[in-house]
Amino acid sequence: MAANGNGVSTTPKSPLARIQTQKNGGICHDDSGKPVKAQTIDELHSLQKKRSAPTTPLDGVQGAFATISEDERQRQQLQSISASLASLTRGTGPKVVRGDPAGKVQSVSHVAHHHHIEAPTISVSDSSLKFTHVLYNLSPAELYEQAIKYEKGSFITSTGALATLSGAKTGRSPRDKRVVIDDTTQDELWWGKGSPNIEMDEHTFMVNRERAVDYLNSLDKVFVNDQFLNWDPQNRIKVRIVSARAYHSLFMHNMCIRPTPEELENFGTPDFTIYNAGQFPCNRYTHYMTSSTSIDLNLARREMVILGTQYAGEMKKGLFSVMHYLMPMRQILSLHSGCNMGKDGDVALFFGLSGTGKTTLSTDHNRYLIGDDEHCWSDNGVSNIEGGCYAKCIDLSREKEPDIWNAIKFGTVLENVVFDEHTREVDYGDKSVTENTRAAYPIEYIPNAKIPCVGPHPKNVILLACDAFGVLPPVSKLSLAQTMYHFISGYTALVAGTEDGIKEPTATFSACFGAAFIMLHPTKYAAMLAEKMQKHGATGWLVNTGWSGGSYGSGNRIKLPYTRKIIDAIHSGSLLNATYHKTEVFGLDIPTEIEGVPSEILHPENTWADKKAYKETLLKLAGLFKKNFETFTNYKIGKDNKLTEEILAAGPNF
Ligand SMILES: Nc1ncnc2c1ncn2[C@@H]1O[C@H](COP(=O)(O)OP(=O)(O)O)[C@@H](O)[C@H]1O
Ligand SMILES: C=C(OP(=O)(O)O)C(=O)O
Ligand SMILES: [Ca+2]
Ligand SMILES: [Mn+2]
Repeated sequence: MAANGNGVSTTPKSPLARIQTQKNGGICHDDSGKPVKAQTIDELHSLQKKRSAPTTPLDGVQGAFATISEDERQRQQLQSISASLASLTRGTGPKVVRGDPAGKVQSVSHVAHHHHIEAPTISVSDSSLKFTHVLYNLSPAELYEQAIKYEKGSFITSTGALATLSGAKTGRSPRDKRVVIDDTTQDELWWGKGSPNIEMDEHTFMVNRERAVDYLNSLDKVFVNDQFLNWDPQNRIKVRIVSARAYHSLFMHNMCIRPTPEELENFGTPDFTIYNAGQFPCNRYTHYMTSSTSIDLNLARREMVILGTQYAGEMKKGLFSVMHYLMPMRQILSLHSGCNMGKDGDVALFFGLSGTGKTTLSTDHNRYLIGDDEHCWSDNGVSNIEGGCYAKCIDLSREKEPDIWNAIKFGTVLENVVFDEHTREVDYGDKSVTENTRAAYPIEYIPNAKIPCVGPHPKNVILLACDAFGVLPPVSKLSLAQTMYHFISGYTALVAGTEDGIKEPTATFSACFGAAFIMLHPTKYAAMLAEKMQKHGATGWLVNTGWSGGSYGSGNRIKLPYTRKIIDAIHSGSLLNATYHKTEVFGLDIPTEIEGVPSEILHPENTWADKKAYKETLLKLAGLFKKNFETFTNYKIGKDNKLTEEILAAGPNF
């Protein structure tokens, strides 16, 4: 027996003497209770996880409503996934099995092998011999584990968000978007100059589809998300996203509407499927392909294929394009806008191109958030298409945007941000990876989100423009014709590169504030907006969230607190009754006073030291507006010619 330094030997009864932590030898609250039940480490691990509760109570299910067993339902679900992943040249779907390949393979009854045709011998390939493991609607915690284990560049930040890298692409690739042209879409969609729809034929789509599906089937595992779009229950769309990365699965989990377990049981066949094989490039020898990236939309097949880009926003905005087709077919207007609602039920829409403030201004601590980016306006009011928000994080601060700041926690995907290697604290000012850093979080992470995300007809329609020329007023009240003119123009001007010295701002015109996503001619959406605004008495506003006191380089961006005061005055109705005067050239009605905003900034001319430069810049911008609008002069908007004429006259005059 070993002796201690004092030569006192331990008692022979137990191998080591019990250490007394209390002098009086009273009850010691240590783990002297029952030991764990497990005999081995494996057994201990098996105790750690218990099975998820079934959604349908198992007792009494044999009654009238019990249609199929749990096993049968899971078999059908896997068969549906196998059908989604079917190779169309070899005529079979892969053998799919639920669960992580690293874990235990679940029972054979969960294996599905979908046959479209009786397997001819030529269809045999190695991929038909293997299993594809399906990670189906995993929870955020499971997706974190998958990302951290298997995807380089995945880390947990100090606030619990999942930091990820989107790879070479850190933004969308609109020039690589293709839409299948067929007998129907040829007539229905907007093609040609200015249109985002670059054609591809059905055959080429199938080539890319097969490429994506073969890539996905070559993997050990794929992620499948079955979710919904649109909070309007009558116009809900079922979407399936098949992807190779936990990052993509978590992103869509956050961005689409999350089904309840009951809704998932009855999900059935999806209305639309995305095949995201973003890690794998497209083949440039393929007809219509001009780069190694391709985002292909086939409306007839209700499918989208992604090759050669891992930027997650591509999926969200791809589905938005689909909604821009499906919803107008049902007389519902799809909108690239944020949306919120006051305590009294007044709804506001915030239109604007990327970076103009839709997310920032719709996330308002004093109002209910309906959504930050994609909405529908039907005869019943507005509904959010999504179940999450996608905020820009560059220069994010707790003081200026507390609600977004606080939403960056466990479950949130943080794309392309830079953080301290030890503390994992994010440096939101760091643009080393990209300026387009983003956070994707479920909408309920915003404390005053309105769930379900629907609201009555809008009272205010706010058009946001980030005017880096600094000549548009901070706010103007618009007539209906002016609202349509600016809606069709879809103006913003940002400054491209901020690093290498002062650069000229470049004007961007993007019809309906979302030309990259619309499928029909812009005037179709504009006519619907005019009709709805007229019918429900909504007021249009133009808000410049860009420069004041000079163009980029000499002036400054309008302070966010001032823009918030302007927006407050729109919501409260006080701005409607203000005193107005008309500006020259653009003919905009601008208020003389707004509470909390210095009056001198309300007319941009006052803020420019060089009045001549102001006038020149104003005329320059007006010229760009005029030139851009030429494309639309031959189109009729709405049922009567009167509105069309008014709209044409509502632009700048000089
Ligand atoms: N006056 C302002 N109004 C709105 N946003 C501003 C203003 N000044 C600076 N910003 C910044 O501009 C960005 C607007 O981006 P975001 O709201 O994500 O745009 P969108 O949702 O339209 O793409 C945010 O980073 C915000 O902090
Ligand atoms: C996600 C996007 O939307 P927004 O910048 O309008 O928020 C995008 O344009 O890629
Ligand atoms: Ca049930
Ligand atoms: Mn946004």
